[in-house]
Amino acid sequence: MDAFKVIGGKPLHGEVTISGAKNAALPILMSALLSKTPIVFNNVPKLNDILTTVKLLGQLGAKTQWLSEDKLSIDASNITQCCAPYDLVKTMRASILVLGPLLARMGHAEVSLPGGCAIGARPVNLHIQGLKAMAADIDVENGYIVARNKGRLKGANIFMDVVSVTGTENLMMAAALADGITVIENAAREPEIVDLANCLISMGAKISGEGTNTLTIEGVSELRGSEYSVMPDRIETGTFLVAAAVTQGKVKCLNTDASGLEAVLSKLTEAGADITVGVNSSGVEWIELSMTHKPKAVSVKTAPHPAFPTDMQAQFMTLNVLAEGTATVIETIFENRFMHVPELQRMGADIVFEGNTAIVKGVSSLNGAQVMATDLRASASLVIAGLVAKTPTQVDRIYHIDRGYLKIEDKLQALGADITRINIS
Ligand SMILES: CC(=O)N[C@H]1[C@@H](OP(=O)(O)OP(=O)(O)OC[C@H]2O[C@@H](n3ccc(=O)[nH]c3=O)[C@H](O)[C@@H]2O)O[C@H](CO)[C@@H](O)[C@@H]1O
Ligand SMILES: C=C(OP(=O)(O)O)C(=O)O
Repeated sequence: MDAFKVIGGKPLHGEVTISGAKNAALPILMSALLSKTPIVFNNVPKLNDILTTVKLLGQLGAKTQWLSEDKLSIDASNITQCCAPYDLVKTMRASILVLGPLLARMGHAEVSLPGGCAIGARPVNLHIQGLKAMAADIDVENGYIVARNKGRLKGANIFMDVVSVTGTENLMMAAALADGITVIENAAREPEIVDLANCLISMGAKISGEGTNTLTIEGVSELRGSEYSVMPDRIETGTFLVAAAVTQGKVKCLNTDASGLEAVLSKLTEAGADITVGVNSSGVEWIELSMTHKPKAVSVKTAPHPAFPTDMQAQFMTLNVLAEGTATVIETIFENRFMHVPELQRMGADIVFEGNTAIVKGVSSLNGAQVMATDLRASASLVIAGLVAKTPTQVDRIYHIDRGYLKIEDKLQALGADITRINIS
């Protein structure tokens, strides 16, 4: 098993190229199941969740081929299986995203129930209810969602009780091939939803309202292959910006997009960072952050987009741990997304809880420790803490970070960080 050894004390300086967004690439690659002709995807981050997706699509009968480091072609003309097995779903919850496309294209899907994970129970009832409203027959058998429908799914009016990102994506993909019009109300508005909608539209889907809370999808009888580029990863961008702020450095994130990051950039500005956004000669955005003093404490409350993203909560926890003053960090999306807190406390953080609110009092410094990553963004928060700790830090179980950050140690090393991957098994 791999771990990171981090020796803190070096402010980050330089440029880092942001990869394609994991959370956009996952549904977008799954959308290839809707097309009988091949699709080419650009800006695909070759990280572990993407490799799991490629394996899953391969098991279903799709032919996948890396045309270059970030260019992937998927030919799903011949689907031979309709089952996402437990072995893959347990390593990647986003496997649930095959449910809508398989059902719409093949009339049959069997997907292992994902179960809970380190951040919360994470049920998929809204995915199931939405597909049932589209006339699918769905049962849960032996831990699997078994879904069937005769002929095409039927367009329906669907109200989602809770805003769900992958729920909205699954239903949007299913509706793209359904018979009639589907209206999804209280839909998620995350930029990754808009990216998926744009990809589907490039394949011939008829979708409007993406980026608002009402999505309208007029089903078509078939979708065709296209070439599509995945959006830049806003959470990877935010993570590097926080790392720059906490180490009091200056970092320019290249190949990124500031739209979609408003809540994060505004909190970093409130913390005292200087942020500049610009466009390179090819029209691609960059974001530069410079921090010349200790960050000021900033309170954050997570909520669905456009509010502050839960996927940046752990990183801001670390920022507040070392900030001037006291902040509250409120998590409203996932009931258990505070597993990084005990590890930060072991490094000297002053954090107490009142329900889903963490009260964080800034301390002057952290000590390094052997800490355990429990989920993807928790891992990032511990690495950032290690970058400023006074003694070495070892972050264990970094398979979590490898799910969602491409070559994070190489990117941090290029910015001057002292971080090494070590094998401890
Ligand atoms: C691959 C991907 O894109 N993952 C993101 C996605 O996860 P994911 O799509 O799994 O998260 P959801 O948006 O579905 O979850 C939001 C809330 O809705 C609840 N819920 C969800 C579905 C359902 O059927 N019933 C239900 O009650 C969840 O338990 C949670 O409390 O959005 C989360 C919230 O922005 C992010 O943290 C994840 O990084
Ligand atoms: C929680 C996350 O991912 P997933 O939904 O794949 O667990 C994340 O990207 O922070």
